[in-house]
Amino acid sequence: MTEHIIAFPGGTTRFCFDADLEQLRQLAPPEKSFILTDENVMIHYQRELKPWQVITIPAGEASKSLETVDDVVRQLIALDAGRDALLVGVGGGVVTDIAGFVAGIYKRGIRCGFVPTSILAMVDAAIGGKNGVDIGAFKNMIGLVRQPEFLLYDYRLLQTLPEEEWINGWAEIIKHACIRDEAMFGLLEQHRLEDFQKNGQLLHKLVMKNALLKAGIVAQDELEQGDRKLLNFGHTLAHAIENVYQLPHGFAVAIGMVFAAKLSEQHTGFPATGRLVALLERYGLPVSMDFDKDQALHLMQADKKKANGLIHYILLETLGKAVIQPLSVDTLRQQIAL
Ligand SMILES: O=C(O)C(=O)C[C@@H](O)[C@H](O)[C@H](O)COP(=O)(O)O
Repeated sequence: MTEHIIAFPGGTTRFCFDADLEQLRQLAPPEKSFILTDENVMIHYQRELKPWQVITIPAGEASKSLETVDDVVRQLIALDAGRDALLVGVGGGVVTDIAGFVAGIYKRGIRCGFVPTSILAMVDAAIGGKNGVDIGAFKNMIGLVRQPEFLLYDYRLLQTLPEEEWINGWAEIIKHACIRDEAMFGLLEQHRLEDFQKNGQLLHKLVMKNALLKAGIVAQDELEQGDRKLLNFGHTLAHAIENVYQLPHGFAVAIGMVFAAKLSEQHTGFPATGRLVALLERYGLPVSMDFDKDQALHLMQADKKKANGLIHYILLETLGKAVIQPLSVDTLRQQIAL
């Protein structure tokens, strides 16, 4: 196991990379801890989770709702979970979001930890403390920022991850490379997904690099006043199409990154849209789709990065260097019409 302790302004998280689910007993003693997971994880890992009291939610983005939060809180009450309880989210981004959010509000806050079981959760969703739920088509409209006590990475859990979920998570890895790490972009260009699926060390290094890259940004700007916004590269459009068209999050982000790269060409002279498109396609991600442009613009106006009527869009100057560019809705309307 490789351990990294990261101190965020709001709390410290212990990152346990290359660990074993068996070690969860030490981090979350079954007498005081409750597991939140989803039906897919339960199909594969019910036996491993047997020592704990388990709350199971349906798998999928539709569960990222206030109804699910209400249901989980009621189950915690029924299980007599006290303020000293620890809630552990074992699953992908939806599960870790619900677990973190419920832990933040149940009895005004209990401790939480995560065992991410998807690539997307390992490199992004479970890190940095953003937890929340959607309101209809509006993504992550209600939530809080609160750090988990620990993250346990057991890469064997990825053995049961469907191929589409691997691809889904890769969008956030490519996003990290675009905004902060040109060398990682180059590494990804030299490989294919199956190289990482077959080579445990290669995968471990990539997951750890991405998790620490994100944690480093969040440690500097936990409440998203500055550089944390860069992690939103591709997300402004993604959030406007994801729930409407029921796209996997990473697929929507991939389409959003290409849109942002084209915007970047005009505003920063970004020269590498072609390389980005080629890399996304190399990892099986979509790079465009037909969508209702008026509806997308309407939803984009609810973006959390909007201030004084301008959307603080994340653009690229070069591969590895992102910038925040305030843009009017009219500018976005022109680009989206192309
Ligand atoms: O953690 C962050 O900050 C991010 O922006 C990472 C994103 O990949 C992630 O999807 C995040 O939840 C989006 O945040 P939001 O504030 O735009 O809802």
